[in-house]
Amino acid sequence: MSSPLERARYLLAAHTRKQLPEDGGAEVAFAGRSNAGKSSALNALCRQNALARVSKTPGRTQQLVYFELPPHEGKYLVDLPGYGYAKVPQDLQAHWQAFLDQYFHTRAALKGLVVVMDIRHPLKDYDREMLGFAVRRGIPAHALLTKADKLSRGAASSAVLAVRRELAGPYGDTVSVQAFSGESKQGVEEARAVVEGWLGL
Ligand SMILES: Nc1nc2c(ncn2[C@@H]2O[C@H](COP(=O)(O)OP(=O)(O)OP(=O)(O)O)[C@@H](O)[C@H]2O)c(=O)[nH]1
Ligand SMILES: [Mg+2]
Repeated sequence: MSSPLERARYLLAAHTRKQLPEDGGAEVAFAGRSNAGKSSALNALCRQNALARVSKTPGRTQQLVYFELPPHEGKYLVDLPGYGYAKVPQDLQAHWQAFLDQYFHTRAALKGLVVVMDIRHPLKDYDREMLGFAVRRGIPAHALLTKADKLSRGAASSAVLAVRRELAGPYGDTVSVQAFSGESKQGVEEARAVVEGWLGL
């Protein structure tokens, strides 16, 4: 059976709050450091190669990019701009910070947060901040440790266990963790189940 996520299609890219869809539905956002592999993860989950734009250059995704899931009105996947990208001009960074802060703190439709991290460099400061923010707001979070194809199976399993152990202290079991690869498609089914569950699909 195919996943409802495979029907995803581009809806809009928002630079400001006014451009966001009405805050009445259900959405799952993909956050993570610049270049971590957010857009690639989205594409893998939706089984489409060119849905979200992927780039070797960090800072590719510069808006909140919304994908709709027809025929499910008001249900969205959201590709967020990456954090930690220093080459963005300072005034633009400040704008983003404010816009994203407000989004995270007020968006009622936000039903789950996927924090995408390179499995070789997980849990940087901003990643922890994102997870902490979600847990404080009572929004479930899922740590997607991507680029697992860059490690052996054994090393990838160890990395997952280490992250689980580290998060269990501050967050109990409110944050789930898995290995993933947009390249080999490892972990796609597991991640889909999480996202579909949050969206009630
Ligand atoms: N080997 C491997 N490379 C990956 C994987 N996921 C992403 N990449 C590569 O990592 C780079 C960045 O991927 P993106 O998906 O554009 O990353 P992003 O997090 O959306 O980046 P920004 O939009 O700039 O924040 C690209 O060169 C991808 O091909 C993966 O699972 N395995
Ligand atoms: Mg991107």
